[in-house]
Amino acid sequence: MAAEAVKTVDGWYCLHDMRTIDWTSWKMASADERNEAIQEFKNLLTKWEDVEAAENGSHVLYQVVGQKADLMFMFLRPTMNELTGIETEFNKSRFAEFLRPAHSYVSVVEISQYGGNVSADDPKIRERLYPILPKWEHMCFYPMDKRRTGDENWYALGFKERARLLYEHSKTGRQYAGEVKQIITGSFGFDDWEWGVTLFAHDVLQLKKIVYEMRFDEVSALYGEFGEFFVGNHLAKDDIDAYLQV
Ligand code: VOV
Repeated sequence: MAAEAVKTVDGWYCLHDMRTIDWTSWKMASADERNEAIQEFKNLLTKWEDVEAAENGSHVLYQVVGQKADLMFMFLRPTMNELTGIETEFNKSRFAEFLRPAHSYVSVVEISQYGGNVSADDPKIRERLYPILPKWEHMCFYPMDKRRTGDENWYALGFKERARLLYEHSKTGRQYAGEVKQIITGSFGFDDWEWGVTLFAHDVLQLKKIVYEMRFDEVSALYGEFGEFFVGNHLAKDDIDAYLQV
């Protein structure tokens, strides 16, 4: 008999957008061109801040460590169309002329109902489905799958067993309350992996500790498959001028 799919409640749509700066062409641009590009970019950030203040979405910007990208945006919006709207507007901006695509990931904020029925009317649940993203010092993003090979097939496990495994998982997670904030987004049908995992921390070492510790949770040890990791440092709007100074 087929195992039963868990019901999920889904919130805002999510785009992770990573870009690499073409520093050579940035340096070749005139000071005026650079200033205009920066100003226009900051205006866009202000516009997105207004959306966030009205609680119609949220966003963050991080500086990626390492060569996978330079900038990592995460956008949350009520519709997929608004995500393409953001992308298109940004791509048309002057600053984007100096950026190369590095990576992107499309998903939707998700809560699965393993622990019983979850109501989108519950204010606590609403806060998780429509989160205002924390502007903590560090962020980490990676996609993941649940394994489906041989005896380790998550999708052939019964509901109760999956609920038990995730309950154990949540106990590990709760030990990091206040240290690590997680946003789990589902990406079945949207992108190449099944979930996106976004973690925020004040202390970057807590990111390593939680991911390492969870490797030993039965659910991650037996069923977790992981994609590429991106880690970054928060980039505030007020620090953009200094960052782009050449
Ligand atoms: C920061 C702490 C933390 C906490 C408290 C936490 C709790 C919980 C709860 C209560 C639940 C179940 C209900 C729901 O909310 O969906 C989940 C669910 C999930 N998690 Fe989690 N998780 C955390 C953190 C956390 C991390 C660090 C990871 C990555 C795992 C790793 O090995 O790298 C993760 C993954 C997931 C996933 C992919 C799901 C969905 C599984 C599915 O099959 O649907 N998660 N998670």
